[in-house]
Amino acid sequence: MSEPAIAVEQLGRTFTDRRHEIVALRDVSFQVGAGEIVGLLGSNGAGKTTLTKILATLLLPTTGTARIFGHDVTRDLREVRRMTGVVLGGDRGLYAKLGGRDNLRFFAMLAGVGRRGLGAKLDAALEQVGLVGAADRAVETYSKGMRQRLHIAIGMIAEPRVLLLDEPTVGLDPVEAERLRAAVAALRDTGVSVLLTSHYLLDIERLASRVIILADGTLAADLPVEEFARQAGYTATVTVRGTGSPPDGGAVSSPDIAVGSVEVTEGAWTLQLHVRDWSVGSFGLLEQALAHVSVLDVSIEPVRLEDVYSHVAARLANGSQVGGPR
Ligand SMILES: Nc1ncnc2c1ncn2[C@@H]1O[C@H](COP(=O)(O)OP(=O)(O)OP(=O)(O)O)[C@@H](O)[C@H]1O
Repeated sequence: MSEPAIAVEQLGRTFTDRRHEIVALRDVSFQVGAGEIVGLLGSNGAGKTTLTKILATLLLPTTGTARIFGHDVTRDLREVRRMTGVVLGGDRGLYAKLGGRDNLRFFAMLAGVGRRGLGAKLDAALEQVGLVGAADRAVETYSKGMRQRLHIAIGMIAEPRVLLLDEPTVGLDPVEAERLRAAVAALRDTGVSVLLTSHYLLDIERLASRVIILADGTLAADLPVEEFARQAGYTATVTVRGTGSPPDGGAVSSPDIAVGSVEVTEGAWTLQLHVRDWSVGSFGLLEQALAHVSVLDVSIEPVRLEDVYSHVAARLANGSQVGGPR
């Protein structure tokens, strides 16, 4: 089997803050395959940044090991840094008066990218993140999203095989966020592996094939995205609105359908149903329950990862297991 892009084994990190010990990571083990995008989720303080910094060689682990394509992050710094691009959140470090291309050239040279063929590499990176048209404009005229895409180009200019991306779409409007996701997807398509930390589940939904969840520094789950999506216990929400008397929600209840809520206000009602699985039986029950009421409209919305994460976070807070680590 080929070497995993990221291999983390029983990784731990403890901080000592005055006389208190803070365990930021405890016994964390997982792998990311070559060309895979894995989403890293967890509430504030769960240990995501600590993990990312250890992988980026910016922080030492207290216990355990982490390897990038077989290279140890504490011993093989040069190889790990050559193979790993890091884009930490926030808009910092760009030279506002310089153009995007000049910023990129500067960081490329800092990263040790040779002068030979540099122009073509800059062009390719700018093209990949959709900044060719703005390459010679001062960065101070860039939107937040353009700056964030420039950060990604900087993270990629030394052609790393692994990219650590922390909150890439934070603060971006939906159009810019979508452009940024497209840039990350394009990188994945060239075989780059990505560990993507995001509080925006849309990023995870669009890009990742697997999800890792940290809770209080431990690995609480390591699941394919589809399995993560099933953790809410339902696959879609059906909302039915009508007038007059509401339907009998209980009549629709079945192993496949659960009643989320029934609200009645001034002669109108809204029934929300959570559908675990669509079957002929569930359609039949719905039809029967709605046959004798006046329906205005019906909408079906697939479950959003945001809703799933709320369920998962609540279960983790209760100490329950969520799809075990692999
Ligand atoms: N330099 C430090 N000194 C002391 N404690 C720290 C230090 N860095 C992190 N911690 C603690 O380690 C724990 C994990 O922090 P970390 O920043 O990794 O979490 P996170 O999941 O990235 O959170 P967020 O989503 O808020 O960025 C927290 O309790 C934090 O307070």
